[in-house]
Amino acid sequence: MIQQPVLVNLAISSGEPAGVGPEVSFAAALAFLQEQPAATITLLGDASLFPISSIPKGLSARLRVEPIPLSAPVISGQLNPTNAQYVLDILDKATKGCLNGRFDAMVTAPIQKSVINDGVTSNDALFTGHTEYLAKLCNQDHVVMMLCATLPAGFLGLQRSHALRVALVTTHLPLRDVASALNYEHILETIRIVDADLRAKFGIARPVIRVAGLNPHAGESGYLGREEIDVITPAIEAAKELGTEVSGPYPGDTMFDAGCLESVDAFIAMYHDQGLAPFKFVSFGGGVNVTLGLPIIRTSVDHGTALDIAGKGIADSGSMFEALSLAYQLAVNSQNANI
Ligand SMILES: NC(=O)c1ccc[n+]([C@@H]2O[C@H](COP(=O)([O-])OP(=O)(O)OC[C@H]3O[C@@H](n4cnc5c(N)ncnc54)[C@H](O)[C@@H]3O)[C@@H](O)[C@H]2O)c1
Ligand SMILES: N[C@H](C(=O)O)[C@H](O)COP(=O)(O)O
Repeated sequence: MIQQPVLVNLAISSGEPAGVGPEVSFAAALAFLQEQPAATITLLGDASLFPISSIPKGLSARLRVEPIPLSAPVISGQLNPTNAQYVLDILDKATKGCLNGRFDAMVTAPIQKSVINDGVTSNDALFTGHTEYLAKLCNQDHVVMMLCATLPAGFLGLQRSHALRVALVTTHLPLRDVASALNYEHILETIRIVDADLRAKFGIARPVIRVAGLNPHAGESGYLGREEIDVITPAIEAAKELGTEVSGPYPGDTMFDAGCLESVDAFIAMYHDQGLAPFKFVSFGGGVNVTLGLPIIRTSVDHGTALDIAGKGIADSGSMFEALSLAYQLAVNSQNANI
């Protein structure tokens, strides 16, 4: 029997209105819907930010702008804290729509964390990013940020195209706080979530995972730091006992070994730039950020608000296109798993 393609309803939160979010969202939505007939997109944001009249007739039934009003007019490239709550309102609506089944997945355009902290004063919790905010909205204690890209055949000697995935133990916190945020339970839970979601959501039967150390040369047997001995190795060993194919801790400077790329499904880094600097160096503009451990599907672009080029019509919408594609694929996988 031929399986009918499932219809997937995606929501895009268009992000910081003064950044490139609205333009890459609109451009990528049009391109994606042209390629994928079994999808609809609801674009959340102020209607003035999108050239709605340019939507081709053939796509108008599948691309809908759901207006959420700005608090103040927007000048491209200029942040305005008055619109901070607007950005959160969009995220709240997209998340709620995913939780109640109206949307199958949400795809987020970039936000400027600083202006949300500048503008939203009623909530005294620091706003550090989508990942942490969505965890709170979805009542999850632990979620994992993972960035994914497809490296093409021939790149770095790859025989065939291969997925590069980099997950993080800690996300948005000052570097000086990283070491004290690392503990056995947190590292073990990160490995567990990466393993579980790669199996359940990405369809990888037995994920192979590499874990970095924290210190130079993975601590040099304790002479350059003890986190590897005290918490990272014990967590890796415990994960192995739970059936995960995981190894490490590897020195951060050599964990991303081109020779092992084809045999590794995910690399786990201890902190943001340890993992994302090598990731973005090889894939910036085509990567996707996905939050693991959430009860909903959420993907995002790999770039920021790019205030320097916002509104000039030169922003690359490739990462948003890839984020839509991955959200679609994860939603299809989830629908198939529930049949
Ligand atoms: N998903 C997200 O919400 C997300 C992701 C990363 C950064 N950010 C936020 O974005 C803000 C700015 O961050 P940043 O300056 O470190 O990084 P950035 O990605 O905004 O900019 C880095 C450089 O890349 C260029 N660039 C970025 N996106 C581009 C695109 N689509 N097309 C062409 N060029 C592009 C910019 O012009 C700039 O030169 C920060 O507040 C950061 O927290 C948000
Ligand atoms: N750490 C992400 C990156 O560098 O691409 C970015 O800040 C977005 O994070 P959230 O998805 O948590 O907003």
